[in-house]
Amino acid sequence: MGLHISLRKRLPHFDLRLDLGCARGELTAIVGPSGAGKSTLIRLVAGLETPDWGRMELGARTFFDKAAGIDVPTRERQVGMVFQDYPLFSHLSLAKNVAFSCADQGKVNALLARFGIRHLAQRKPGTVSGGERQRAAMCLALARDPAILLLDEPFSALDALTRSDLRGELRQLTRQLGIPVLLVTHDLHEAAELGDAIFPMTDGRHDPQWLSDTLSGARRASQNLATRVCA
Ligand SMILES: Nc1ncnc2c1ncn2[C@@H]1O[C@H](COP(=O)(O)OP(=O)(O)OP(=O)(O)O)[C@@H](O)[C@H]1O
Repeated sequence: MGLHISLRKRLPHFDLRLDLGCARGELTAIVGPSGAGKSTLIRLVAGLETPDWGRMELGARTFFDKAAGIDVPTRERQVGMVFQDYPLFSHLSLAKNVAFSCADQGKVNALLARFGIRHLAQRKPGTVSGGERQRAAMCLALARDPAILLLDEPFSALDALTRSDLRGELRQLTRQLGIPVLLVTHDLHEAAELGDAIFPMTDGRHDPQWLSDTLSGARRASQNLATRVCA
């Protein structure tokens, strides 16, 4: 009873044609080259763009059904979204930013604690690090009790240590929340570490061959590098 998507959308350079499922409590990592349509897929699921044809269902709920004329607006889809450099309100503290999507102060504090930024609750976004801002963005997305979590390169601007911490947190959260999570990432290590399933795509289509080619290219490059390491 997870997420099921079957959709088509005409884009300037190709048609997006995707069939994708993601079970509750699982994370599907969407990988592929630049311009493959990964962010467009996320925007379609969020309701920020409209497919030309298809259906999107989450359990018994239908978000979108072209044939039946159903197109549930974004605010009613219960999506939690985090993308790179998520915009927080600069004049509000981190706690007030999170409270914007949840009136329950106890829950806001628990989320801030979970993501290790409880001590920064009263600080404004401009006075904390990029990693701390992304943690606040995750709290904001989760405070809404989302039915699905959509993450578009949420960690890509962060240093390796912060990325690794946040990945660990996300892995635990996905299991605990029991909701489907779609994660767009350029980082195949991240996809391998977090993905219960990997969904490679190129030019708007599912393309497992791209992943095999990329992995064998990377193997060749690392062998090539190994032969040239100074003694
Ligand atoms: N606002 C737009 N106007 C016109 N074309 C767009 C727009 N946004 C995306 N596209 C085109 O749609 C296609 C898919 O773009 P999309 O951003 O979904 O790819 P992506 O896989 O997320 O790329 P990246 O990894 O670089 O973020 C690309 O060919 C892109 O040029």
